[in-house]
Amino acid sequence: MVDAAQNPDSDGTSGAGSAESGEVEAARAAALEQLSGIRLSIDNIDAALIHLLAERFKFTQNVGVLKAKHGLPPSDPDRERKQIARLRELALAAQLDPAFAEKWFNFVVAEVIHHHERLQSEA
Ligand SMILES: O=C(O)C(=O)C[C@]1(C(=O)O)C=C[C@@H](O)C=C1
Repeated sequence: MVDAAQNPDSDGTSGAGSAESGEVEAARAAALEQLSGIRLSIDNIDAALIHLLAERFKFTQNVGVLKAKHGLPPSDPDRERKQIARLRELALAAQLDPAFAEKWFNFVVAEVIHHHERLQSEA
C-alpha cells in the first residue's frame, strides 16, 4: 500500500478520494512491485559478479605466485592489448559500451598488478 502522506500527488495534496488518484496510486503500487522484482534480479547478478571476480582473483593469484617465483614481470602489456581487443568485441556484440568494458578491465588489472608486485617484493 502506498502511503499518501509520503507520496503526495504532483499538486502536493494527498488527492484522497478522487477516482483518478486511486488509479495513480494503484499504478504506483504496481510499479513498486515491479521494481522489487527487477531489484531481485539485479541483486542476483551482483552476487554472480562478486563470485566471478573472486574466482578470477584466485587464478591471477596463481599467476602472481608463478611470476614471482620465476622473476617474470608483474605486467604483460602485450597480453593486455589482446584481452582489451577481445573484450571490446564481446562488449559490442552484447550491446555493452566497449569503453566501459575497457575501463572495467583496466581497473581490475591494475589491482591484479598490485597483487603481483606485492608477491614479488615478498619473494
Ligand atoms: O596473464 C597475466 O600475465 C596476468 O598477470 C594476468 C593479467 C590479468 O589480470 O588478466 C594481469 C596482468 C597482466 O598485465 C596481464 C593479465
